[in-house]
Formats: sequence, C-alpha cells, structure tokens
Amino acid sequence: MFRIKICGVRAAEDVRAAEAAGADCIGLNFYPPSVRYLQPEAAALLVEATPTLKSAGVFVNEPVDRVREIAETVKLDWVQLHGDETLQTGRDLIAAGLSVIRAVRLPTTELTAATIDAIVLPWAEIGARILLDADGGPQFGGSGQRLDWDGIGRWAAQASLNDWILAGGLNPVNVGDAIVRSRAAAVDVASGTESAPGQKDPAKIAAFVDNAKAVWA
Ligand SMILES: O=C(O)c1ccccc1N[C@@H]1O[C@H](COP(=O)(O)O)[C@@H](O)[C@H]1O
Repeated sequence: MFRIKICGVRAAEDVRAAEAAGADCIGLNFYPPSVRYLQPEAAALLVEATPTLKSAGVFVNEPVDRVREIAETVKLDWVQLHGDETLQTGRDLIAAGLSVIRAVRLPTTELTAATIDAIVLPWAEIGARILLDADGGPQFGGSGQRLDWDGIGRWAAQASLNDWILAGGLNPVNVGDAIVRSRAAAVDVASGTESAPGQKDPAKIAAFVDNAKAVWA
C-alpha cells in the first residue's frame, strides 16, 4: 500500500523529486488526451530507474488487453481506472493478477455517506482499492477541483474501508486540512504539484509530502 502518490510524472527529474521528498508512489498517465500523457516505453524507463517507489498507471476507458499489455511493459504495481470502466472490467483485470485502483469521480457538491457508499462499495467488494476524485467533467481527472472533505470525513468515520485514497484539487497548501477533515490515510496529487500544466515542480512536491506527513506524524 502507498500513502502519497505523485501523479503525472513525465521525466527522470520528476521521479528523483518524488523520491527525495519521501513520496511512496508515482503515477504514469496513459490517457492520450491528457497533458500528463507519456508513452509506455518512456514510462518503463522511469519505473526501472526507481526500484524504491511504487508505480500506478492511469487509464481511461482502455480495453482490458491494452491495460494488461501496458502494465506488463511498464511493470506497474497498480492500474488506476479513471474512466467509465465497468465492474466487469475491474473483475477481469483482478482475475488477470493486476492490483486495481478504482478512481470514483464524485460530485463537487455536498456529499452524504449513502452517496459515497453506493458508488464505492461495489468496487470495494470485487477487491479494488478506492480513490475518491472530483468529477471534472469531460476531463476525467487532473482537473484541480476539490471534493466536500467534511462529507467524506463523516463517511470515513463509519466506513468499513480504511485504505482509500483522497484526490482532487490537493496541493501543498491545502493537503493538511484535507487530510484532517476527510480522515484520509492516503493522498494523490497531479496538478497541485506543477508549475504549469504537465510540468512538475520539485519544491511543490517536497512541500506536499512534508505537509501530508506532518498531519499523520
Ligand atoms: O492528471 C490527469 O491529466 C488525468 C487525466 C485523466 C484521468 C486522471 C488524471 N489524473 C488523476 O486525477 C486525479 C486528480 O488530479 P488533480 O490533483 O486534481 O490534478 C489524480 O488521481 C490523478 O491521478
């Protein structure tokens, strides 16, 4: 399991910054329309260069066979399904031996425990790890929008899951508050650790990791 994932790394210096900061996992984006997309062959070199960090590949509506092929090429620890994938896709990938993260895109309005449970539980039941992200519309993810952390915190207080991941609009300034209010034990960030879209900022990565760990210390 990982606690801090830095998503959208595209260069060796991004990986070094994540390692130096003390993150646990890097995210490699395989959704071609994203500014954070990178070719699987380039991703494989980044993963090979960092035996200490876990790796997660972000996919949006790719066929099962393509996800499997990329996971094998890149040697991914996790595949993160961030589109409209069906439960059957999740089951097929788990049956193929892959560790699946289901990114659940929730509305940015007030959230109730019943709303979250209805979306999350079917995926948890098939063995997927859950990531809560904000619904960024046609962008699917990486939109920088945040969720109702207090509503998530009320859900988390009574939820049967404890290894879920909070994402959506996190950055070095708000991550501490987000963890306290949502009760998250793991976080994921893409745009909040960039100086420009798709361009990682080592100082923001370091501050993000420090500020998250300070809350959990
Ligand atoms: O980062 C992207 O461009 C992206 C594109 C399509 C699907 C997911 C994507 N990233 C994931 O989005 C969330 C939140 O990102 P942000 O911190 O709000 O920018 C995160 O889980 C990324 O892995």
